[in-house]
Parts: sequence; C-alpha cells; structure tokens
Amino acid sequence: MKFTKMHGLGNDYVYLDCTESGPGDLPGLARRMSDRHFGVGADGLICVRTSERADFRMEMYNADGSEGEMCGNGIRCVGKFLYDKGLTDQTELTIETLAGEKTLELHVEGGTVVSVSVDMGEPILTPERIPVLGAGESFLSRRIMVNGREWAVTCVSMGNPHAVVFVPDVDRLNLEEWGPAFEHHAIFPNRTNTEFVEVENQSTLRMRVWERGSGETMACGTGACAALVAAVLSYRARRIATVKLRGGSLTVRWEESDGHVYMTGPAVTVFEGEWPDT
Ligand SMILES: N[C@@H](CCC[C@H](N)C(=O)O)C(=O)O
Repeated sequence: MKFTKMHGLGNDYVYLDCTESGPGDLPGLARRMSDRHFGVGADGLICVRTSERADFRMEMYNADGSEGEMCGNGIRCVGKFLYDKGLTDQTELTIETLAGEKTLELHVEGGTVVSVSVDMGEPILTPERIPVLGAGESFLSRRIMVNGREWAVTCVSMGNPHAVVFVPDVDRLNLEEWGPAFEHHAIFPNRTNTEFVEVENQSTLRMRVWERGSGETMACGTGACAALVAAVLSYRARRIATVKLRGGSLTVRWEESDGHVYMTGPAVTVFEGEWPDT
C-alpha cells in the first residue's frame, strides 16, 4: 500500500489516496503507522476520498486511532497532496470533513503547492456544541479545577473541541502533566485538545498544544484558530495575528464581515513509501 508522509509545521500525518479503494480498519492502521518506533512515525493518518458534495473528502485519525472531525494542518497538506499527485488541477478546492465543507486556496510555485489558505468557517462557542459541560451561551475564561490547580479556560470548537488557557510563559509549562489532565477532564465528554497560549503582543501569540489522541504536537491548525478566537474575545489580540508554534508560524485572521476564521500556512511532503500490511 502506497503512502505519503507530509507535514504542516511539523504536525505530521501519513496520507493515503483512497479515491479508488482503501484499506479497512483505519483506526488500527493509524495506530500502527503512527508509531514512532515500530511504524512510519506520525501524529496520525489521513485518508483522501471522493465526495458527493465537495471536490474531495478527508477522514482523519489521531495516533491513538480516534477519529478527529477536522485537522487544520492536515487539510492544507490534503490540498497539496491532491494537486501534486495530479488528482486535481484546481487551485481552489472544497473538502468535505466531519466538521463540514472547507474551502482551500492553493498557492503554487514552480508547479508545486507551497502554502495553502483555508476558510475554516465560524468558531462555535455554545457549550453543548463544543462539547463542554456548562450552562450559558459560551464558555469564556471560566475557572475550573484541573489536578488541584485553578485555570481560566475558554472553550471553542473549530469543528473539533479546544480548551484555550493563557499562561505567562509557554516554555515553563509541564505539558506532559497538564495536557492529559485537560484532555481527560470530566467536563469534556468527547475529550479535548488544549492550547497553552502566551501573548507576545496584540499581533503575535506563542502556543504549545496537547492534542486529543496524539499528545504534544509541533503545531495544530484548528488549535491556532481557537487560540486567536479566545484571544480576540478577551481583548488580548487583534483579529489578525501570527501564531508561533513549536514547528513554525501560521497566519490566522478572524474576519469581521462573515465571522469566518482564515488560516494560511505551509504544506510539505517528506517522503513517499510503501506499507506492507493493509
Ligand atoms: N493537528 C490538527 C488537529 C487534529 C485532530 C485533533 N487531535 C482532534 O482530535 O480533534 C490540526 O492541525 O488542526
């Protein structure tokens, strides 16, 4: 079975062309291929399929085999995968995801896609739609206890759940301790991705992320969008900012006119390979 290893800012996935046929047991395959010692090594697996309502459809699985509704770094790489493999010659594409249809604009240089802008849609703030347990219309800067410490948490869904917390210094955070404690906290019925965000200035955020199902990753596209939304809602940032992650930077804009979040960043192919077991 042929695969392509790609990354967006070091957030790496194994990509499969499933437009004609695809393997079974994708959760199991995601676990085996993602393993960094016994597999290819990745944050998860992404299958590219045909769609009845959009140009293509993507299906994403985290390293633990759980399915994610959406993947911001992944969808940029899907755009590059489709274009570079000749599965499309369009530079504007729609991709169906479990979080709805997203529109991509591919930026091509020398015949290959180097970066991609994505209309990530409107952020969801209603607790039951995120989902997070809590009454009211939003879950902004609410104080919750996590492992005996009080945190002010803002919850945002970008199609998948995010908890955003602002911290003074992201480098001094013990993510291995706090990441899993947030991910499995009882107020998140579907678990959560968690972004720890340091505000450098109104146009620059620094962020580390603990992803649901994959642990600490070098970057998270949906997480960067959720972080900007939480920063705007708490008057910490302007509507357009650079989000600096461990693997590099994304430009994120929360457009006032349509309420959509737009994200731009790189998409990179690492290598092509063949996996013996389907
Ligand atoms: N890395 C992704 C998000 C992947 C899915 C996430 N772990 C989840 O389970 O929701 C991104 O770039 O957005």
